[in-house]
Amino acid sequence: MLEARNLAKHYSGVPAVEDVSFTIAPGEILGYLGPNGSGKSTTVKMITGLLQPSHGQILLDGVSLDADPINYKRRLGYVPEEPQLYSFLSGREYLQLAGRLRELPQPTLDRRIDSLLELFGLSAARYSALASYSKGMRQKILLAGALLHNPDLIVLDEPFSGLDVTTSQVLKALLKDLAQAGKIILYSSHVLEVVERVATRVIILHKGRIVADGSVADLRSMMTLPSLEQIFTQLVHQDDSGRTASAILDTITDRHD
Ligand SMILES: Nc1ncnc2c1ncn2[C@@H]1O[C@H](COP(=O)(O)OP(=O)(O)OP(=O)(O)O)[C@@H](O)[C@H]1O
Repeated sequence: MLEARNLAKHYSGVPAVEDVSFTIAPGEILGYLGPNGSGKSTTVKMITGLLQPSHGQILLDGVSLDADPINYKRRLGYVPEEPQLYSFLSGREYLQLAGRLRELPQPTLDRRIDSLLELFGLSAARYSALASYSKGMRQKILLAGALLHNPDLIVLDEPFSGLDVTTSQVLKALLKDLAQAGKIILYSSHVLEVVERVATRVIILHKGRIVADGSVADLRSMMTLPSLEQIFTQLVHQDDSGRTASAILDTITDRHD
């Protein structure tokens, strides 16, 4: 069980995340949603141990991240929103590096790497430098690297970014299978349509605070709105998108009322 307890993060005194608490049980996929700047990546970075919270605690199976960061990170697989890959390494070398950092035995690592490269359709490019990979290919390598050591806690920040239709379908099915295998999954995204189909529970964040927490079905009945997109729009009081688009066009064409 992952528990985020009263998490807060302030940048130079300005709050980015305030009093965020949630738990994710094994087998659950928590969809973490919010508009730009609402604090999703800040939360994800705290959960992955990359950012120290200003307040609050993160616990995995009752043990605080601060108390045993090495064991916490051993159990974590993370797909970041902005990949920082060593562009001079080949895909295979990157996965070898990731697996060795995880201290996987070499025969296990070799077997898993060959199989994952094949399954993600990257076998032909396995010896090519990551610099030559497309955005989607880099995303697949990141996914493979995050899952290689069979982590208990999987944190994904916009994991579908750049993936083609077939790979997206595979990833959706894979997330469900991972949940069934008892993994704890936090999935941060803007793509409501996918979250709706994949997440077992959804949290909606607005200006650093949780404004909704429940299953998609609960949120639908609570809000009496048919889609997550409408619930999301209503909860975060977004401006009318058609009006904003039209105002942008007016600005660049100097069209005034
Ligand atoms: N390193 C930083 N220094 C100062 N402020 C920051 C920093 N990182 C984020 N912020 C601020 O914290 C707030 C939350 O940002 P965050 O990146 O967590 O949002 P987000 O929900 O992930 O946004 P997006 O959907 O655009 O990726 C924003 O107001 C942002 O400007």
